[in-house]
Amino acid sequence: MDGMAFAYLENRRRIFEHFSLEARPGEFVAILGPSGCGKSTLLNLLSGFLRPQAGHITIDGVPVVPEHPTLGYVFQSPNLFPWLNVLENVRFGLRMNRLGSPQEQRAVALHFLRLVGLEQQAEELPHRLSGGQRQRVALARSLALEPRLLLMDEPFAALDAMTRAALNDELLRIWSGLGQTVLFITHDIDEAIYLADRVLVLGLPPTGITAEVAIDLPRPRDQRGARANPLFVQLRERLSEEIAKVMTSNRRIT
Ligand SMILES: Nc1ncnc2c1ncn2[C@@H]1O[C@H](COP(=O)(O)OP(=O)(O)OP(=O)(O)O)[C@@H](O)[C@H]1O
Repeated sequence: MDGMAFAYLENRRRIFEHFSLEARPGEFVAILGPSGCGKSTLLNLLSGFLRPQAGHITIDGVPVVPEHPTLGYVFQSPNLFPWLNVLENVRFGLRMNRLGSPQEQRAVALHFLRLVGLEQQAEELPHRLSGGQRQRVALARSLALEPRLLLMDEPFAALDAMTRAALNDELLRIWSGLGQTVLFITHDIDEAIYLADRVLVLGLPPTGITAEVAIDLPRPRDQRGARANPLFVQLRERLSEEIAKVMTSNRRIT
C-alpha cells in the first residue's frame, strides 16, 4: 500500500495519513503497537473490508477486495464451526470456493491437518480440542486455500506461554516450507522478534509507522538459541524503547 489515508467518517477520526507499507514475497513482517494504534483498522483495510480515502492497496499488483482468495486470515479466536468436525472445518473454504471434487478437497484438508500435526483429530468436533489445537485447525483452514498473504491478528494471544511457543515454532516450520508472505500483529515484543524478518512499530493515529527494525537473527530459529543470542537482547531493548516513545507521546496527547 502506498500513500494510503483513512479516517472513520462517523467520528472523523483520522487513523492513517500518507501511509505506506510493502512486503516482499515470502517476507515475515510483524507489526507491534499499543492498543488503539490502528492495527485492526489496518488489517480491515488490507483485507478490503474498509476502503481507504486515498492511496491504493494491492496484492501482486491487484487491488484487494473482501474475501480475496489470495488472502488468508488467522484471528485470536479460531472461529471454528462447532457442528463440523475438524476435517470439514478445514475443508469449508475449499467447498465454498468449489475448489476440486469433494475427494480432492478432503485430501487437501488432510494434507494441511497433517502439516499442523492434527491428522489424528480429523474426525473430532472442535469442542473436544484444546485451545492450541483449535488454533492449529484455524491455521490449517487458512493454509488450505493456499493464500499468498497470510494476515494474522494476535493469533496466539489467548494461549498459555508454552503452547504459544510451540505454535510459534510450528508456524515458522510451516512458513519456511510454504513461503507465504505473512503479516503478523502482536503486542508481544519477543514474539515479534522471534518470528519476523522485519518488525514495524505503529504509532498512535495518525502517526503511522514510527520504527522499522530488521531482524537479522539466523534461521532456522529455536526458542532457546534465539533468545540467548545477544542480538535478540539488543533488539528487545531497541523495540521496547520505540514502544515507550509511542506511549509517552500518548500521554502527551491525553
Ligand atoms: N468503527 C469505528 N468508528 C470510529 N472509530 C473507530 C472505529 N473502529 C476503531 N476506531 C478508532 O480507531 C482507532 C484505532 O482502532 P483499532 O481497533 O484499529 O486499534 P488497535 O490497534 O487494533 O487496538 P487494539 O490493540 O486495542 O485492538 C481507535 O482510536 C478506535 O477508537
